[in-house]
Amino acid sequence: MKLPTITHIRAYSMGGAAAKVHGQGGGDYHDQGKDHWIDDHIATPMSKYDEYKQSRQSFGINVLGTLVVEVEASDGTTGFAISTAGTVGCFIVEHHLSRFVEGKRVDQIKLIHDQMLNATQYYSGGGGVVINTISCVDLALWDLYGKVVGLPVYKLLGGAVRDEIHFYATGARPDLAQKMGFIGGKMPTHWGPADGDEGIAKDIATLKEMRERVGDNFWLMFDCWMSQDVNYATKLAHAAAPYKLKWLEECFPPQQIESYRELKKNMPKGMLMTTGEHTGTLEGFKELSEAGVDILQPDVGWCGGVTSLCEIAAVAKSRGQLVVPHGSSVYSHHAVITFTNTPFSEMLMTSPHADYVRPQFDPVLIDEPVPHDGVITAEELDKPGFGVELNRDCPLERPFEH
Ligand SMILES: C[C@H](O)[C@H](O)[C@@H](O)[C@@H](O)C(=O)O
Ligand SMILES: [Mg+2]
Repeated sequence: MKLPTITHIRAYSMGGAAAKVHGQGGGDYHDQGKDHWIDDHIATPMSKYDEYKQSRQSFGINVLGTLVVEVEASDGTTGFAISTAGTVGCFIVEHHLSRFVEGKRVDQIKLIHDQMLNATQYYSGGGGVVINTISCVDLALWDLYGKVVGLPVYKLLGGAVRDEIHFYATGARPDLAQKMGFIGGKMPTHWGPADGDEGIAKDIATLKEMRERVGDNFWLMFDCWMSQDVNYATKLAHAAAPYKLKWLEECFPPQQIESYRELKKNMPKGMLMTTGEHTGTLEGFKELSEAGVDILQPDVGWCGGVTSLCEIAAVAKSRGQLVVPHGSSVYSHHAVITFTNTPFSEMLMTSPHADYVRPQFDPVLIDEPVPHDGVITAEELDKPGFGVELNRDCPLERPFEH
């Protein structure tokens, strides 16, 4: 089969600080409107500053906005993907990464991936918006390849190892998630070290309340979004043990490997320690794996794309650990259904009160699949590429051209 070449790559942004329109959701799913659970007094590394305690948007969690990367092949087929990188990502795609993409065949994804990673090494720092941007290009290339050959990405990766994906839900209402068929509920913590033991007591009170509502067998987890220190995390873990907390997530920033290593030793037996959504390099995941992280949680839009996610899954597998990607919708579903060490996955509830299932990247992806009764089947993924189309009614801008 003679494969076409890639003739064009284009980058668009939506939302973010540079846009005129905010609260659009999309790839930067923290860019939501007012009165949304995802921006309601959630503990972060900025919570020690009173002025930034109530809202993560107040310190800029949504400044980047959505990046859309579109790639076009010589036979006219187009593929695309979205991530969190906005205008900054558009600049990197149009003025730097485009030279590694245009002119290559649609199947040369790994070659392009290696060139993008190495060419940006001098300014990427191995993570953040540069790796988000590379991830978005990688995802768009997989989408294009699938659409050219007429196969879903998961079949290009070697096929499903299970017929369906079961999900836990991340949001403010695990009790409602249980009613919607999810296998567990992950809540954000709302307090941190600056609040001392009183903060621990308040989050534990929420955990206790939810445990009483959901009964003993429904998973409950805390997501700490890099907000803690080892002492606070240790005390929170032990205070949560009587309420069967399943895991404590992302207590520290990604580079604090030693903190993770120490916390793992301090954790109550049986409680899991998880992290990874803000880690952007294979080496970073190797370090977390060796520090004893029980579940690695890369975000496929932030860790280097499907190409990197497959490598990270192998690192986890080599040590008998799980890889359960941070909620990233179809881009994650197509990969995890091919991983033997991903027994379940995350659905991030982007409905304002976490009381109904809304597509995570709504409104940017047309036909974005969502779990029904907590499940997505392999059959639902059986469409070329990632099986979604770009909603061109969204307020997309192309700030740069090359
Ligand atoms: C709920 C958390 O604070 C984040 O907003 C969420 O995106 C991420 O940490 C997650 O694990 O879903
Ligand atoms: Mg998290």
